[in-house]
Amino acid sequence: MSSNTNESDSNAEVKKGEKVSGIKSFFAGGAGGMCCVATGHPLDTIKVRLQTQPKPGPGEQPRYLGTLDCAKKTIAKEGFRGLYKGMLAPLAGVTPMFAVCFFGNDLGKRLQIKDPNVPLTKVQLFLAGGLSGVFTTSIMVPGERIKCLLQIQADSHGPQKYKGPIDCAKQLYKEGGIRSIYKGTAATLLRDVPASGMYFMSYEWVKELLTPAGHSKSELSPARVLFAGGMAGIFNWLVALPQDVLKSRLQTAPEGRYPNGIRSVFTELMATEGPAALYKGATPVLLRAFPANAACFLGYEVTIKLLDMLF
Ligand SMILES: CC(=O)O[C@H](CC(=O)[O-])C[N+](C)(C)C
Repeated sequence: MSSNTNESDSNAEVKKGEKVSGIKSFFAGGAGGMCCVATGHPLDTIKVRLQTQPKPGPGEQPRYLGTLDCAKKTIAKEGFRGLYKGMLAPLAGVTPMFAVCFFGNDLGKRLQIKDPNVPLTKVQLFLAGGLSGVFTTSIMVPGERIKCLLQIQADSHGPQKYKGPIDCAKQLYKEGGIRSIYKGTAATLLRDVPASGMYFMSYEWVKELLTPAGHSKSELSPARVLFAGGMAGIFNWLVALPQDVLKSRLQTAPEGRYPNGIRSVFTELMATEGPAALYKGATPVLLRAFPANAACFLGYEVTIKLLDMLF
């Protein structure tokens, strides 16, 4: 399932001077991102609602008891459409973000190749993925800020402040300028640099484990690519989840609530809810991570193949 079916190592697509593969990675990454959003958004909505639900008062029940309860209540109140709330923003933001992400990973690999016949080490694969996390942050932050605000607004009682993603972006800009749109940048970097490193490194690693002796990773069946992609999603989120909780809280908090950004969120969270709160939403995150990223990597590999056939 790769562009270079007769190459056997992870560097096959990134030999120095192969400019086309960078462009192909960009477009194939975008296609992968669309597959990821379409497959994973319902569970993402549940994740954000669980992560941001208000702390119950003494003797009160939490609004949602868990993933299933949140899914049931959302469907009962808003129909299935409720699970797809705020999907336009990530589709518009995630497609270019994944394009840049896969391109950045490719670039990170190319920059480290000294000999095209020597495969990159796991650490080098991690660093290449980490570079992609730096690249994607500027695209990721506004999309995530708008998505989280829309996801929790639908969950709140009373009048809805934002009519949709564009209205939300306009209002944020009016209220706090570009700073407000980019609220959560440090938290996103803290999340995505290590998580992206893990994501791309573990994808190559699991593919390697699934490749029978004497065969090439590029010959893997779609089922194995799906499995490797799904596992990459799981590893990504095992690393990303604590920072993601802090980011979601920061990005959905009223202006001025956390004067020192992610540090203030962390201090408050530790004092009021303890370390376990850093793993809030773990069930929907991990339930989403596998299928969404399996679809993403398969979408990526299939698009690369199509592009190879076309060009
Ligand atoms: C946080 C995030 O977007 O993670 C991506 C996987 C997913 O489940 O959406 C991976 N990556 C950060 C590398 C784009």
